[in-house]
Amino acid sequence: MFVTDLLKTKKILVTGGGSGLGKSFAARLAELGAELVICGRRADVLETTAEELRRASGAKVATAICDIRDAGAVDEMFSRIWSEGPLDALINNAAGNFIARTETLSPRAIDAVLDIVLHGSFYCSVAAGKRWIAEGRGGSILSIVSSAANSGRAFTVPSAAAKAGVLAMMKSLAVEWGPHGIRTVSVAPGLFPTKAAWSQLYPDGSKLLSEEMEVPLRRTGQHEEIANLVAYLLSDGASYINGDCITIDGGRDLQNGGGSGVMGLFSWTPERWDAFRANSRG
Ligand SMILES: CCCCCCCCCCC/C=C/C(=O)SCCNC(=O)CCNC(=O)[C@H](O)C(C)(C)COP(=O)(O)OP(=O)(O)OC[C@H]1O[C@@H](n2cnc3c(N)ncnc32)[C@H](O)[C@@H]1OP(=O)(O)O
Ligand SMILES: NC(=O)C1=CN([C@@H]2O[C@H](COP(=O)(O)OP(=O)(O)OC[C@H]3O[C@@H](n4cnc5c(N)ncnc54)[C@H](OP(=O)(O)O)[C@@H]3O)[C@@H](O)[C@H]2O)C=CC1
Repeated sequence: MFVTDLLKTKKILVTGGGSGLGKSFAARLAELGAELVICGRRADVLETTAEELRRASGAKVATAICDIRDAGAVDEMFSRIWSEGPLDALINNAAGNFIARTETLSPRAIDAVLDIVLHGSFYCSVAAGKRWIAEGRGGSILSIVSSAANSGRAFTVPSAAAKAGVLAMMKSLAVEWGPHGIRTVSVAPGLFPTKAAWSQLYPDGSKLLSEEMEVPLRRTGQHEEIANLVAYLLSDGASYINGDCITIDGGRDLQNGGGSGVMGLFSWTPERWDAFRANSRG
């Protein structure tokens, strides 16, 4: 689909690049010639992925253990990365999310999601942007949001609120940092199966419709489909796209709006919620 050296001169940081969609983005960007840094909290996951990517593509892939909720740790990570040469692009992909009745959330549960999604993406964006501005060089920031950023979403309210904040940040920075040659672009994925998203969001019995029936194209997305979009948006071919959010969901959002996908959860008993909580990550 693309020339094989589409991203040859680009050095890109993928937050949460060790697993899930972030790993698939990293794999496609590496195939297209990019140099990568992948970050996350789990060293073993990062190292295994980095080795896999190096073997498959021959690309240079570095790892950074970093909890992006920690602003100091984020700035240190960027200083370490910059000491080996500046980034050309940042992908804000790392996220946390789980279904819960909002009235039962503890402050720590709310913060866990807001801190990863909103604060983490903000810290990384500022860490990249201030360096690009100081050096008088351009760069690109791509954030993975969700359609809930526009519509809201019942039972994943901290995530919806945080993604809305990220989207507002991206649109604002498009204007403020555009004159510095810094582009921002957001991607709102529909259903792209990953182990973590499915265990946190779609436990058995949570849905009235099958995933496929939620989507006009009657299938979930394939990782390579969204990875190709991300590659294009970070390429020089997309150099005039700034501040927009591209939805890639097979038409799901048009069919479901912000609500019908969660209807099954309204009939859950408190015991059912307790059983979910007992088995979910965290
Ligand atoms: C019908 C289905 C619904 C459809 C919804 C469709 C939505 C589609 C759009 C989705 C958009 C976004 C998708 C995603 O982001 S998917 C990515 C999911 N991936 C992950 O979540 C991986 C990373 N997650 C984590 O690390 C953890 O889950 C967590 C976010 C909780 C952070 O981990 P951490 O170790 O820092 O946190 P703790 O374990 O210390 O917990 C902190 C507090 O949070 C409370 N908690 C944790 N899990 C739950 C839960 N399931 N329910 C309620 N509360 C929870 C935990 O108890 C801590 O609070 P307290 O100390 O007060 O007990
Ligand atoms: N999959 C889907 O259908 C959809 C996904 N999305 C969005 O796509 C993106 C990827 O989702 P998906 O791949 O499913 O999620 P995963 O949970 O599979 O991946 C999340 C990644 O983020 C990392 N991460 C989480 N918390 C932190 C943290 N505090 N600091 C650093 N890294 C962290 C995790 O690594 P570690 O745990 O090692 O830190 C993991 O590698 C997210 O932004 C999500 O909101 C949006 C809509 C739908």
